Amino acid sequence: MSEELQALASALHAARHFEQAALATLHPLLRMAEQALQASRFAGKGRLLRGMVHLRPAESYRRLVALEREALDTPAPSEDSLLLADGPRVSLLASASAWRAVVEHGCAVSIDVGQGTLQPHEGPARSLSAPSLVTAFTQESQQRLLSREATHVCVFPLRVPGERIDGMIALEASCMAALGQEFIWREASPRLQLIVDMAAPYLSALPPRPVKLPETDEFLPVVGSSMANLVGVLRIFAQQDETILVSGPTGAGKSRLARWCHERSARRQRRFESLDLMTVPEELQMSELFGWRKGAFSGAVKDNPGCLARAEGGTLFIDEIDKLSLKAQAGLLHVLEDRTYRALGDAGSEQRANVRFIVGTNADLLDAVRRGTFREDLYYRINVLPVRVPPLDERRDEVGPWARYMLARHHREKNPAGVARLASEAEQRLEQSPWPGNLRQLDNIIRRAYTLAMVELGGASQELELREAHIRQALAYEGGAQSSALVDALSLAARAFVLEAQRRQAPLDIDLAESFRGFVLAEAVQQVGREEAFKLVGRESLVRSRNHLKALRQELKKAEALCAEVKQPVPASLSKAGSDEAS
Ligand SMILES: Nc1ncnc2c1ncn2[C@@H]1O[C@H](COP(=O)(O)OP(=O)(O)OP(=O)(O)O)[C@@H](O)[C@H]1O
Repeated sequence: MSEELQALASALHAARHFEQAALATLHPLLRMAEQALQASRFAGKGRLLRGMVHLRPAESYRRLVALEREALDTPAPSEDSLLLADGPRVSLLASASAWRAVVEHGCAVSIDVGQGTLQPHEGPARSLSAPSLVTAFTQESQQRLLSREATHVCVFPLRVPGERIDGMIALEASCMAALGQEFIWREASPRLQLIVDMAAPYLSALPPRPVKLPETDEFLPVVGSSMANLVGVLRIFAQQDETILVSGPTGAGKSRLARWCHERSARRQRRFESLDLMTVPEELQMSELFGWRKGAFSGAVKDNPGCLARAEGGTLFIDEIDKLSLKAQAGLLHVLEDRTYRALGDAGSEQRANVRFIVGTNADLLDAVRRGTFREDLYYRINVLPVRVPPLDERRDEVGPWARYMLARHHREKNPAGVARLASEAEQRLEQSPWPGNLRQLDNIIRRAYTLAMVELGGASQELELREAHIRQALAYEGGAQSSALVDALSLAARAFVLEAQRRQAPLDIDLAESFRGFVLAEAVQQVGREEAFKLVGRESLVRSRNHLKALRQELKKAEALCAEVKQPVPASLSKAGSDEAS
């Protein structure tokens, strides 16, 4: 083993953090590539620029660090020489094209930036202008690399034993004299790949250097230790213009993170537009995205800008991207590739789209590609900067701070000058509870517990404390059918009934039990339909005698009478249960 490799082996062995291993790897890689350049016919005509480690296991960026060539001139480059996050000189750049090529070919790939071509190193050398390779490298990637003087890039897969590719290492060089010609990469790559292969298990497995928790703000009010690294990566991504793909379970905070990225980008003065595809029927997706011209379809009585036009100059967040129809997928792909689009019914020229895209999903997009419901080319087009937001259960240290933040925010809405406290036992209870619904569920629990505390206090109050009992009751309702939840809910309803009677200073002349039956039936109709609802409440005989519809109308009337008496709107569940659509 050469001296260099021996030194690398012991540095990797001694490394305790990912950053130490990254530095130990990039250092000899850049040195060796430089020696190869000096020994080539391009000696004196080009230079090495930087090396970069992209760690993105399971299609989600974990870390991205770079080392500039100049750092090698300092006597002992330390971890501080690594570029880790956003700064005045952001030299960290992701490349979807390079990633796709490395994954597809499973070997090193060299890029001639001027020509816009990609070449896998294994297999026969192909003509640099072979069409499949030309199209694999996008014009945007080309421009971005050229803007940082890179003319030749070599990308090595970070292969861990078992052939999994957990990331890549990119080396960038500047050599105008070699444009369109075979550069040093193919010849040097076996030696360089050896270094990468030695380092791969360490880079994949070592934990990150402990980071100071990032400062929080109104869009990201809580960041725990497991989110800190993700936020570091997102901080870099926010400043770039490429598409971010945020995946993660529902309610984990993807939309808010998208908004946070917008606020940290150069586009923050322009609009942040959001389109949730869950709420848009497939046939309207194209018009929602691209807008329409008057007369484009019956009912299009005037021009209407779509989300793209509204987000012009700013950011468009498309949530639940997996719900996009195949037709709209083709439309979106065109915008992403050409940055142009046409509104429905527009016969004129295409409009340019200056929009930064962030897309969200809680689905497995690769699986959707395999099933043929999501285009592979679109998948690679949006999978440029992928990040995965972990579920709240993997961010236990955030539960308490989020709960306190949500409580304070909720109380402020009602009492701008008030103070709300979360008792420490209440916080412990929250920390011990599972959160399958993530932040959304936590927010709901806090709201519910807050209402319970308010009812107990007899109405709005400047000062309020959420105690463990409030949280316990609020959590109990989540169980739905739990009998303790039923008893708690009935006690709460009873308390509310008494409070209302006291507030009116006049009798509340209503039979609560009768009204309650209406509410129960309405809920049951919603859940299981009319006939089953009567069976559920033990009144199957009414169904058999075909009198159940009449009985339902009467029960619903009594529930509506209660709403009228306390001057509240009739809840949707009541009106729906009585409408013709309910079966
Ligand atoms: N920064 C934040 N400030 C306040 N509340 C937040 C924040 N982030 C998340 N939440 C709470 O969590 C809920 C879910 O957040 P968000 O809508 O961002 O999640 P999501 O992952 O996009 O969910 P879905 O996949 O269902 O769209 C919000 O409605 C809010 O109650």
